[in-house]
Amino acid sequence: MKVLVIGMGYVGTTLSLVLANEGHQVTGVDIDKQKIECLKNKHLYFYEPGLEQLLDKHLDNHSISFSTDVQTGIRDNEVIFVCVGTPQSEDGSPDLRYITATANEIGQSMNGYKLIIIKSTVPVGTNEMVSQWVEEAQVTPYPFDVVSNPEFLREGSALYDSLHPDRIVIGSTNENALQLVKSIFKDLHCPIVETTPRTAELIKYVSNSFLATKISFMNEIAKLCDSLGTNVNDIARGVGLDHRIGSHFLEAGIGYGGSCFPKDIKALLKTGAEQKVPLSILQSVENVNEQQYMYLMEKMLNRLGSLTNKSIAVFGLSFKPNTDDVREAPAFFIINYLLSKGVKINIHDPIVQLERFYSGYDIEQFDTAELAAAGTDAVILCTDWPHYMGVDWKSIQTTMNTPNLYDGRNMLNSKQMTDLGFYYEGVGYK
Ligand SMILES: NC(=O)C1=CN([C@@H]2O[C@H](COP(=O)(O)OP(=O)(O)OC[C@H]3O[C@@H](n4cnc5c(N)ncnc54)[C@H](O)[C@@H]3O)[C@@H](O)[C@H]2O)C=CC1
Ligand SMILES: O=C(O)[C@H]1O[C@H](OP(=O)(O)OP(=O)(O)OC[C@H]2O[C@@H](n3ccc(=O)[nH]c3=O)[C@H](O)[C@@H]2O)[C@H](O)[C@@H](O)[C@@H]1O
Repeated sequence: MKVLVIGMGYVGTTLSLVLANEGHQVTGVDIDKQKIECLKNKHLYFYEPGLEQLLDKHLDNHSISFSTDVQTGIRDNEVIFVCVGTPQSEDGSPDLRYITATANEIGQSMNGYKLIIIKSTVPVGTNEMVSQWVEEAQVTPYPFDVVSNPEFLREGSALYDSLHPDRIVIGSTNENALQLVKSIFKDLHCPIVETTPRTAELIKYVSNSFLATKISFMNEIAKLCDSLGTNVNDIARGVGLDHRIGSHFLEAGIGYGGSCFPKDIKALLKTGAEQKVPLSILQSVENVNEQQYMYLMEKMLNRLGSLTNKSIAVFGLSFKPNTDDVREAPAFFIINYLLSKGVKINIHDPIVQLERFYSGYDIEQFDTAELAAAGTDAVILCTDWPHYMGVDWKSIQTTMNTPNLYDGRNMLNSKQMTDLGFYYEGVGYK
């Protein structure tokens, strides 16, 4: 099938490559010339395991092409996936300007029936608004359908998640449109939830909110563990083996970041407020998360006394491993806090380059974790990159000024680290 994907971000690029891999003829469009140039030249402009190989393969076999010409893309394709961004606006609600612009563009450029599939995460009722916007922009009243098909992939495992989804959610008011969307994904074997667009839209927000709830709940329990002298990692294992609970998203630490959890939780809270339905659990989830990095900072302050003239190494910048995405990454909240206290900061990340973010501050990036830690008073591990399991902790311990290790992801073996001579603290884990 011929398919157009609008928006070549993390979601749109991944979807385009997966659809090409499933045998569809895909055109990916974006208004960002630089991104399109990169993709045309077989360069994935963001870090995501496995995608560059697919890009190479499908450009070579001509099953995918990229363009900035959105209008021609719309005219040439009956099936259109919308994957544009829906960032947070100042009042916490999603900024729908890119969705509106896309709907206008589709309305103005369409030359026959179009199936418009909304992948972007949008508040309840947006699919209905898209129908209205398309209709208002139409020059000739061609028929079209708008179907909600939210995306559930995670960054860092986007390809795997797209090829092995737990479910596909399709919200449609039209049976033919529903069947057409199902046929596009026929080779992905998983349950399909057929529902209304409004319900599909809400499923997306509730999924992210529930996952975030698990994390914040465990982050609160981690504090209790510190107070009781128990181990939150063991608690997570003991609790998670009950499959009514499930073992995923029980990892305590410095809190969740990323482009989606923080913004989607805010968006659902906003929806609750608009509907006058207080979402008090979700509000607590957000409150816990916003304070979580400071919990580790307070532990460090208790030990170091003052941060004046201290030098601290921060390991990991991205909001999670296997991605270079730093949107809402807890590492940056920590860095900003340390900078406000006048700390000299040494950075290491296996992928992310700091030059993109700071200049004029006492902050320096090093090529290895070992170099970054030398001479510092503490190391703070902010991202659980597997890389940090393999660094030379023994040598790091000997070259630090004072070997204090704060593991914001509870990923290292506390006994091994203590045996090496570190003062080690995690979150609910020592
Ligand atoms: N990043 C993720 O892991 C996931 C994101 N989502 C949702 O998917 C949506 C997209 O997210 P990302 O891919 O991360 O966003 P992104 O910000 O990486 O990419 C969005 C792209 O859309 C392009 N764009 C904006 N307006 C356009 C227009 N009028 N025509 C053509 N292109 C246009 C932008 O230039 C940008 O390249 C959001 O609603 C997000 O909440 C859902 C699941 C996972
Ligand atoms: O809507 C989205 O954009 C996506 O948001 C999340 O995916 P993502 O943000 O890429 O990454 P996650 O693996 O969910 O991690 C989010 C944050 O939670 C943190 N986390 C995760 C799990 C855990 O147990 N503890 C924990 O602190 C991670 O370190 C990270 O900062 C969801 O997992 C996806 O299903 C969803 O599609």
